[in-house]
Amino acid sequence: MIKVGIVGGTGYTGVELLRILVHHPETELKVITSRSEEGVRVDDMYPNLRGYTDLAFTVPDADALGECDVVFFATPHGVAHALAEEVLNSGARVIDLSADFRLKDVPTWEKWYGQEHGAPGILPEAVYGLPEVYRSDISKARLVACPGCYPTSVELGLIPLIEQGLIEDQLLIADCKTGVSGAGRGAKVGSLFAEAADSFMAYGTSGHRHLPEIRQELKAAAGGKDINITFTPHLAPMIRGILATLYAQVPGQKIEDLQKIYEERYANEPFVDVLPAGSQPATRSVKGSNVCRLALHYHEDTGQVIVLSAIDNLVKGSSGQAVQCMNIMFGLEESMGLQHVALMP
Ligand SMILES: NC(=O)C1=CN([C@@H]2O[C@H](COP(=O)(O)OP(=O)(O)OC[C@H]3O[C@@H](n4cnc5c(N)ncnc54)[C@H](OP(=O)(O)O)[C@@H]3O)[C@@H](O)[C@H]2O)C=CC1
Ligand SMILES: CC(=O)N[C@@H](CCC(=O)OP(=O)(O)O)C(=O)O
Repeated sequence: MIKVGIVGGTGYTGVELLRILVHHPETELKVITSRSEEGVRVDDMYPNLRGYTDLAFTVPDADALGECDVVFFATPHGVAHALAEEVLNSGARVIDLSADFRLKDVPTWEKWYGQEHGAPGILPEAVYGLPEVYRSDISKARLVACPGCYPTSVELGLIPLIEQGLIEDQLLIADCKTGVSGAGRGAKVGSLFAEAADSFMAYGTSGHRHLPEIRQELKAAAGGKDINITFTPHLAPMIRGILATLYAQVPGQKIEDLQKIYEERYANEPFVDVLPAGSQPATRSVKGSNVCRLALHYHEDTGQVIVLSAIDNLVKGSSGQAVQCMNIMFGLEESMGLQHVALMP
């Protein structure tokens, strides 16, 4: 059995990791941390887990974490910087759900996250945890940096066009909508029921920290050529889910050919579902599941392709993708413990 530790077990991604891992046949949860809930039983705080775990929260301790085979960091930015190296030195592998190791360029990270990079020494070995692109590197990694939720939806939606060289000098548009759980479990005015439940708004319009991450990965898909993209996130009155509406100009194409590009690119991917062209993937069709649902629309008169990309931010956008990476790192069946049918409605 793989011994698992979770740092940040009371947050939304931490408890989603728990929901997935209590059904995973090859893992045993050993440590789950919370500084504010030390000593509280996990199932007292999350009654949906009654009968599945008798663990209690403990404060983060590098020695206890180092006895695990793998440690997930489901924590705010900066926490994995402080602890990951010590945990790695104890022989455990690290899967970080935060943004601490996603950006390869330290000054870029410091600019967007507004703090000093706390672990530049181990950054070069971090592998970006998008299995559809980096599966082979993930299988050999000690340190995996899970992609952000928005970047997962945007990158899976645009990479097939970019890899085909169909995106020449142009400004791509990523118009993305997310639910309130994306902001985490901490109390914030913007997450209050009266603020978010009956409203719809854009935010981060002057620049969101996921933009450099999206640019880094689209550039890699383009073989090192800069890809220009504008990204606007929106907060929608829902709890979970992301719908990315992606616009590109690809004149002179046929929808059948574009569809074929996507179907072939993702033919062997267990968690990317290319719907028939013209479909409308809804966030509820992926709620609770690790699947990204994509659909293409093409306007022959303008040459505009619209790619719709739907994920659950807490599953394919974070905890599910993290477990997918763990399965790859430990040589397990990639979909082990992740074959959830979406929750309806
Ligand atoms: N929510 C989402 O949709 C997504 C989130 N992410 C990323 O995953 C990470 C976790 O997000 P989320 O679950 O939403 O966050 P939450 O705010 O819901 O939870 C944060 C967790 O981290 C713990 N924590 C906070 N500060 C520290 C610290 N200094 N040291 C140790 N533990 C700490 C908290 O417990 P306590 O304070 O009791 O120790 C809590 O359990 C973030 O980096 C986020 O950006 C990534 C993709 C999607
Ligand atoms: C609604 C809301 O606030 N969403 C978050 C989503 C990002 C997130 O969860 O952070 P990661 O970088 O770790 O993926 C935001 O825009 O910051």
